[in-house]
Amino acid sequence: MKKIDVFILSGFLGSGKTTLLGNIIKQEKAAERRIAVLMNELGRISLDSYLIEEGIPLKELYDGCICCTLQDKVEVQLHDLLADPNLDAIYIETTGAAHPVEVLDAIMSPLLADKLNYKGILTVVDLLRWSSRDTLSPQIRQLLLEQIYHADLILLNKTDLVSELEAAQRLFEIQSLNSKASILLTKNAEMSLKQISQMNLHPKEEHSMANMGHQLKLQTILYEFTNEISQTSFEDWIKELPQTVYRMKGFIQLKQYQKPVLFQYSYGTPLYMPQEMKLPLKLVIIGEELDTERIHQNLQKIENQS
Ligand SMILES: Nc1nc2c(ncn2[C@@H]2O[C@H](COP(=O)(O)OP(=O)(O)OP(=O)(O)O)[C@@H](O)[C@H]2O)c(=O)[nH]1
Repeated sequence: MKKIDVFILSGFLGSGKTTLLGNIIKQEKAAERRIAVLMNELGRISLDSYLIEEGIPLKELYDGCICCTLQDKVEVQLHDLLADPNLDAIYIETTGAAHPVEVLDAIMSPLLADKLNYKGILTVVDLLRWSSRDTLSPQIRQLLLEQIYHADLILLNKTDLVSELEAAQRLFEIQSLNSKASILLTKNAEMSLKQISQMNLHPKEEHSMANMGHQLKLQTILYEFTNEISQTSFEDWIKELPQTVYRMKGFIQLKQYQKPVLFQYSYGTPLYMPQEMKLPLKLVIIGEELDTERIHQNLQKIENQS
């Protein structure tokens, strides 16, 4: 089955995400790729009309953040977009207040995970804002850092507003925060699609870099169960998981239940919610430095024990 590429555009309020999206759309159209856009705005009702004029399927989520209040709606919107058989990619523009891990968590629905090919996070940083970050609250500063830390490609935007020397200094600073991301200095978020496609070319190198203490990109793993499982064995497995597993969610069939339960996990706490209908038994795991093979083997073992 054809999988649809998914990109997340992150970055603080006003950094240039919409400008970047406009550039990407033009280039994707020129490359004759069919793309769709999911836009999330905090409370804003306006939208960039050129997106519609160019015939790009667009879904909007307003007045809340994908990563919290709008989680349920994201799945429906993505499901609608995926109904287009000719679609090649979906770009998700997040609100400036969104944490990249939370956004990835929201879009990786167990029902859609096998249809989506998560490609990575593009973070736009406003050079002026970054230079004056000491004036921001500690929470906002932390958010800026998280958006940089989890990025696969970083655009240091608005080079026209700082000197060349300052831009070079900021580049150096940000590179030291995230050494595996490609970093571009941009004006009006100008970049080429080639630069985006290159950001994911080196998964093996990333792995070996991990051993040297460098940051890794967020990964998603999809596991499909064929059997019911014992809750005790499952929870024993959870206890052994590395701390770099940030989120898990999916439908699992526990022995003592007749129907699947929705399983949710974050910060070490498993939650089970019984479901009314039969659902595909798929589990999505989101984290960093994940050993996919080992996770698959261990889950298989739990299934075989049951
Ligand atoms: N001077 C300058 N302005 C820029 C540049 N890139 C974008 N802008 C402007 O910055 C403002 C914000 O850009 P947007 O692309 O809307 O930023 P955004 O991140 O989508 O903003 P939110 O949706 O509010 O989070 C707009 O007025 C842009 O025209 C740049 O490189 N230099």
